Order: sequence, then C-alpha cells, then structure tokens
Amino acid sequence: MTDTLDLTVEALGAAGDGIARLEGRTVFLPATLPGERVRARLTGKRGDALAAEALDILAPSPDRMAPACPHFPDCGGCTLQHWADAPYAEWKRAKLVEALARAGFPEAPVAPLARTPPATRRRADLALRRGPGGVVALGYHERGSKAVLDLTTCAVLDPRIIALFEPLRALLKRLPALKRDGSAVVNLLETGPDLLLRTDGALEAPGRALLAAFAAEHGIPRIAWARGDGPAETAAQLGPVAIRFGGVAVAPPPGAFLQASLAGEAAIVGAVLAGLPEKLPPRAAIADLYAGSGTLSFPLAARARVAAFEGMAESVAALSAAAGKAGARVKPARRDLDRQPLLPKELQEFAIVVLDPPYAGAAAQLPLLARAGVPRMIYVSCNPAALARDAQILARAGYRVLAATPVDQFLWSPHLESVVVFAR
Ligand SMILES: C[S@@+](CC[C@H](N)C(=O)[O-])C[C@H]1O[C@@H](n2cnc3c(N)ncnc32)[C@H](O)[C@@H]1O
Repeated sequence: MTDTLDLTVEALGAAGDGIARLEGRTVFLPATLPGERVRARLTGKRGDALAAEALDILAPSPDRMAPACPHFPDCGGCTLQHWADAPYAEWKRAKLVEALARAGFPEAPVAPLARTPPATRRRADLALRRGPGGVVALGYHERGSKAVLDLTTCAVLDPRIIALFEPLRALLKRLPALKRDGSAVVNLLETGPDLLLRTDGALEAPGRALLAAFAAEHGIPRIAWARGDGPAETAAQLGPVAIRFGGVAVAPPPGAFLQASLAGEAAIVGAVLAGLPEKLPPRAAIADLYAGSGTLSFPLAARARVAAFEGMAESVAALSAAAGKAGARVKPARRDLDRQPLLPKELQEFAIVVLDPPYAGAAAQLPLLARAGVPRMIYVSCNPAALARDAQILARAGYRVLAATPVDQFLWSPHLESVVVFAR
C-alpha cells in the first residue's frame, strides 16, 4: 500500500466522514463529500477500517461550500461545514427516517428538519490545557485527537460566550488550581453567563479571590468550581441565576444540562406540546422522565399536572424550588431510572409519558413503559441509534408513530435531536 493514493468518496458515514473503499476495506476521509475524487494519505486505523486524510480534492462535489469557521476542519466540534445546506439538511433528516425504519416504522411521518441558526449555541463545554510557559489553550478537541485546539472564534457559539475566551485564558493562566487539564462549562442564562470550572488542582484562597474579581469584572453572577469529576461548589456568587421554562424562573445548578440553543429548545418544546392529545381529561397526569431543570415539565404543566423524575439531586432541588415559588403543577422526584425504572403499576397513573433520556437512551425504562401500555409516549432523543433500539420495543408492543420531528440542535455536527410521538 502506498502512502498517497487517489480515492472516490462513495457516501458519508454516520459520523459525517466520507467513506471510500480500498482493496475491500472501508476508508474514512474527514471533510470530504460523496462523489469527490480525493488524493489522500493513510493515517492509521479506525476500528477495522482505515483512516485517511484528504491532501487534495481532485474533483470537488458541486455541493462543496466554503466553511463558516477558520478552525474547520481542524476543530473536532464541526464535521459538515463544507456541505451545501440542502443536502446537509436532507442527510440529517434521513438519520431519523432510517432510525425509525430500523425500529420497525418504515412509514413514519417524518417532518422537515427544524433548524437552529449559527452563532446561537448557549452552552459550551470547553476543554482546557496548560502548556509551556503556563499558557492555557481553551477550546474543543482537535479532530480525532485529545489535543486542545486553542479557539479564536467559533461559528456555532453565541458571541457572548466567544467574548469570554480571551479573558478566561488570562484568568486561567494565573489560576494555580489548573495544573494541566480542566474544563469550563459556560451556560448562557437570562441573568448572564454561568460558569463551572473543573480543574485538576485544589482551589485555594488566592484562586477564589481571582474568581470573585473575574465574576465582578465580566458580569458573571456565579462561578462554580469542582476538582476533576467531583461535586461542584459555588466559588463566587454575585447575584441570582435564572432561566425561564414555560414562564417559570428556575435557578439551574452549576453546569446543568440546557438544550443547546433557544431555537432548539423552542423546536423541541413545540413538538412535545404538539404531540399531546387535543383534549386531556381534567384529572390527567403527565410523567416527565429525565426532567433535568424542567425545560419540558413547566411548559407541560400548562396542560396537566406533571410528575417530573430526574436522577441528579441538584436538578431536582432546582425544580422543587421553582415549582414551589411559581405554584406550578410540577411534582419533582429524584429517581435513578437506570437502576430503579418506574414500574408498570406506577405508570398506570399517567395518560402520557414524556421521556428525554441521556445519549445512551432508556434501555431499562423502555420495556416497562411498553409493558404498562402507556397510551401515548413522547420520546425526545439526542441519539438516533439509541432511539432505534428503544423504539423497536415499542414497535413490537403495537405502538405506531403519530409524528416525528428531527431538530438540528447541533449544527454542522453529525448529531441529531428528535421528538417522536408514539401511540397505541
Ligand atoms: C437530555 S437531558 C434532558 C433534560 C431535560 N428534559 C431538558 O430538556 O432540559 C437528560 C437528563 O437525564 C438525567 N439523567 C441521566 N441519567 C439518569 C438516570 N439514570 N435516571 C434519571 N435521570 C437521569 C440527566 O441528569 C439530565 O438531566
């Protein structure tokens, strides 16, 4: 096998990389497009397949576009900035069509892709690495590598997050708690940026003073800190933190899960509410599983009382406080739905179950939902593969798909969010 070779890209794989064939083997070629003729260099293996890098696009696709960000394709955050919008949007929508077909719903009515604009992502989980001279790199991982790409800009993040890059680098350079590796989660709330720093060293008094001064200078109401994967503690709090869900103000815990953009959240909430039956009996109850800080619970509470189940204690506390203060019909409960899923007799109470599990899906809960015969389920998924596995159980149990909405929550990435309404 020579080092340089010419290949034709046949298709895009699930992760958004071009796929070519070489002597019967699959070759992954990032940042290429179907139909392109490419001069490539083999760079190693990827599972049973080969990995390669495109050195030259010999015959570009008519759908090739100039990328929106100077860090493309080196940054691992975006995979598909080089593709025209129409085929990109159809490829994303097809992910949901294929997932549902694999599950046993080949005729599912899949809506067009709901879009989220560039420069609107309000949640960033940035990697940090201290290098020579104490300089700190801040950004996403380089494509296919654990190295941190020091970002100067980003085409998907809200500019208010990008404006913090330089000041954060300067702060972290002086912060002894960051020895080598860490992360910074920035959630843009209605009260301003909410920052959670994770570092590999202890945060001593001088470090806390630096964080408090940084919060004051940059209008950040709260900075939380954690050592490694440990629990977060508030290091500086200069004011309240809040975000509204369905008109109810919630103070989410540091680093809390947030739907990635306001437009994405609106599309998901809209599809969930549209999936409810037109008429609900007066005493109907909805279960909201994997409720987080209440993105769906509070909008759902406008239609019926809601029992919100969530595994993270801090989120349950935030939900309880917000529901109590607003007098909302939301009753939160802490429950680990992997270890202790809701049982069929507990599910009898609910006319509708909304579930929004993490990336791995709801493997423990789904069979019990199917066995309980819940009349309607609205499944919010960030992983078509897990959705296909879980939905297969519903297909076997006689459910049908009433509506399916793909949401491009993670613009230019291969990830897809979906809302699927099942009934029987
Ligand atoms: C995709 S988020 C959805 C949150 C919320 N529905 C929203 O839209 O903001 C998944 C949620 O599931 C929670 N979670 C993860 N594993 C869990 C488990 N085993 N049991 C219960 N909740 C879990 C996470 O803490 C997170 O809040």
